[in-house]
Amino acid sequence: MSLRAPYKALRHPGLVFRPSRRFSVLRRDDLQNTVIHIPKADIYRFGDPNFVRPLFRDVEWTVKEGEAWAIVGSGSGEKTSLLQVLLGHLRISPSPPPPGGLFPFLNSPSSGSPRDPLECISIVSFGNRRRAAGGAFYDYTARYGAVREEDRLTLRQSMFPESQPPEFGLNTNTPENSPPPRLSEQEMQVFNYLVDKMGLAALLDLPLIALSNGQTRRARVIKAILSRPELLLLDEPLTGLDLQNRPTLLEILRSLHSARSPRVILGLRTQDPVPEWITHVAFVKDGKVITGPKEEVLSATEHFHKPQPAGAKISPTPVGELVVEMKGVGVKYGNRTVLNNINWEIRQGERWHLQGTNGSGKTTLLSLLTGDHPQSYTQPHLHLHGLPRHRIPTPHLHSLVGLVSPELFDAFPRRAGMSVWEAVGTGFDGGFVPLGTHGVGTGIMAPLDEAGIQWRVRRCQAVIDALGPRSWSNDTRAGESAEAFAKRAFVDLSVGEQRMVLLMRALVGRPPLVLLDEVWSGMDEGMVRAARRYLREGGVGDEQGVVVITHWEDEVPWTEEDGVKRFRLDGGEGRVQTLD
Ligand SMILES: Nc1ncnc2c1ncn2[C@@H]1O[C@H](COP(=O)(O)OP(=O)(O)OP(=O)(O)O)[C@@H](O)[C@H]1O
Repeated sequence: MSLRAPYKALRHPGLVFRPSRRFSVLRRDDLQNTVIHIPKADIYRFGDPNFVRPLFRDVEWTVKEGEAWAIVGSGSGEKTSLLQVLLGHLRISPSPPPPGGLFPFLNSPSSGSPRDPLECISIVSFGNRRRAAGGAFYDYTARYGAVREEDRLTLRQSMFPESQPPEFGLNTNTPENSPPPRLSEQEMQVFNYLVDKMGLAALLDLPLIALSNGQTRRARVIKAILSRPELLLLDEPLTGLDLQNRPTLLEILRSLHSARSPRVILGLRTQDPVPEWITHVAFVKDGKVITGPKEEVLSATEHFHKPQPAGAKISPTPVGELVVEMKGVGVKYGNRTVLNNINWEIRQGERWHLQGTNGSGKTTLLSLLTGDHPQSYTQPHLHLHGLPRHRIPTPHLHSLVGLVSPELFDAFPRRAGMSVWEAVGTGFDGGFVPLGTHGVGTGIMAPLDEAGIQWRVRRCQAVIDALGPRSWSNDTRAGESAEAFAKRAFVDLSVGEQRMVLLMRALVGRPPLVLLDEVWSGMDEGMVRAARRYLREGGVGDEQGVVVITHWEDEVPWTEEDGVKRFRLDGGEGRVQTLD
């Protein structure tokens, strides 16, 4: 797409910004009807002076009571940055004038004394849960084994930390011997209603760590609602949710919003559908924020959210040797059966879409293939790469699998100083610590010879070239060069960029098995397009088998015509889906 076309949209007559720098001051009686008020301002990082380029220029944004807003933009940063403005993490210049400030409704005389935005505004964001902050690798595989003492906290306990006895270590303000506060009847009613509607009632006494990705996301939304904010911001709330749960969550959010208890603002990616109850959109692109009624803004920016074509026609890959062979495979926790009698074969060249609702066992099944699940040793017949699982040491197995998953994303160490190159290079040996003089590992079963090192260096360069910023930027000449990107610190990248790097890490060693679990979440549309194109057009070869997990059919890089196969988990059972 040429750069000009989208910018024409930004000059839509109804949306053009007036050049005046004068801004409106709200009257006292407007305060209570105005939720957000940015009369006209530029947005900067704290510490940046006004002469540097702002993150957003000429933002004019007013949210009135009764309007339902979504912020739509790229997952790689801008949408999330606008949400950060509301959390006070970025500087607004000039700052919204008194008496209303940024949140006039919190300063309205009719609602008593001014309230602190920090206490009234909550965000649920699924970017990075910061478990790996500080540089350490967080062992996400703990969820598959015996639950450790520090992971004992159950879903129920996590919802009301203040009501738990001190042995859970949560209520540090409660003296050891005082009883925990009682929950009000109303709190209990809201809690019961929400866990029931969101399908979590049967999971309340499970350790939090045992919940699936979609279950965890729903739990985090409920927890945020229970904290009773005045304004709740949800960044990409639908990502990772299955088809059944999406309308339920949206309906809950709609009814909460219309009761202003709390008011809700959604953050959506350009490729996400905008719920029908949303009335207004703030569209964020290239440092500009276009605000207005939904239809006007979406039609003026439609170039950005057209469905993506599948890509050029490709011939189905020839099918080769068995990579995975499962017969009668199952996983149980006590008397809870998650997988039962699974029979599945994955061959070289095959492209699989693993399907199933939240909690149906998809990630658990993948953890058998990576050898991370302790029950992978005790299966009646689980052959990986031609050998029974117990005959392959786990570190060797890790080097034979390229994995991207939400758990790995959370756990990957954000170590100060680890460069993009080094993060990608850890993929060869499947570890998490950069090793070797060139940052491409040292080999697992035998030390690498010089030819092996050089091959790895070339592969690292090739994937960073193919999936680096120029592959996803609108203007391929303006994007950062692969060389410069390779030197950036992994920890400083946006969520979308980190996800691209972890995809590069999974593909760099051309492992026989590639497992892509919710790989697109947090990526913006350009990144998704670049990654899909790369995967379809040679990024994985005939000698590799690939399994993709996503709840959005159109996110699978291969279509029926390309020969994609489907394996569906339902009620613990698994079966190959025949294409209709
Ligand atoms: N230690 C455990 N004890 C009991 N149940 C567990 C334990 N660990 C996981 N589970 C359950 O196993 C089920 C499967 O989880 P899994 O993460 O594999 O689901 P999933 O299909 O990947 O879901 P999602 O689409 O939400 O990612 C979930 O219902 C989860 O609660």
